[in-house]
Amino acid sequence: MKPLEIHNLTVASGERILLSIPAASFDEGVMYGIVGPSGAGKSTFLRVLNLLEKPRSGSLSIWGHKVNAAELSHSKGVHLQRQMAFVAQKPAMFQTTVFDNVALGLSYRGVPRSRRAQLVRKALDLVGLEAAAGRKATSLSGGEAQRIALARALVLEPKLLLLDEPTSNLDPANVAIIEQIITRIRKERAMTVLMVTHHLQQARRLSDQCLFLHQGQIIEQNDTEAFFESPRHEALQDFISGKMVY
Ligand SMILES: Nc1ncnc2c1ncn2[C@@H]1O[C@H](COP(=O)(O)OP(=O)(O)OP(=O)(O)O)[C@@H](O)[C@H]1O
Repeated sequence: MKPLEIHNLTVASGERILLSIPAASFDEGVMYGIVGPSGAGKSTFLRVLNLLEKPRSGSLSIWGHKVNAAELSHSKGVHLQRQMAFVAQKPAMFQTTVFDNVALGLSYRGVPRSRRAQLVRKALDLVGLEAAAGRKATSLSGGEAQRIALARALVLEPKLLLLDEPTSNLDPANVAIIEQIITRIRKERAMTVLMVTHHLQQARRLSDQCLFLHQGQIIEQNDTEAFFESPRHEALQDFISGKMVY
């Protein structure tokens, strides 16, 4: 059973088609890098998967459980959403402690207090911020906040992790820290990861496979090495070589 399959998915705004994916599937334990020019629909894609955006048509199958576009909303999709976790490009910190920020999702899921404490400490340890548990989350630096956002996602032990530009706006040291965390958790857990990134070298370093999203369509998908070394589509060749692609 695949963690995620997509069938005839379209997202539109008025007459404009923002995303059109006839078919795609994602395997267990594989990390996918999603790249493409600005406005290609990368964030829209992750937002649909995370039930934040309703598609016009199509369906998703998550571990074989098929959900049609009409059902892809928060109220009907909660059981699906609980299998995944999403880290936004600019994660918002709630005005409480770091500990409570990480614990929040567990509280919603009804995890008992003592178990919550155990899981939160483990997640904070994973991102190297156990000492920050009592700090106000809004006082964190950008890099620390991004690590806490990762901890907040990982504490839920998702089967599917969706990352939307997890290191944008971070300095190289923090980029390296986040990348190390992602690499480490992938060794420890059989999680499927979909990561949107603007950094081609980051996609190359971290991903097993890469997808090129262009004008709302996946026009190329391949093993990472082949994706970069022998791109088939001309737009991807241009994109990789740094030419402007619209
Ligand atoms: N809710 C919306 N209503 C109308 N248009 C939208 C909406 N959300 C996104 N768009 C448009 O859809 C297109 C895809 O946007 P999206 O943010 O998914 O692109 P992206 O590939 O993530 O871009 P970037 O790399 O710049 O973040 C853009 O042209 C954007 O303006």
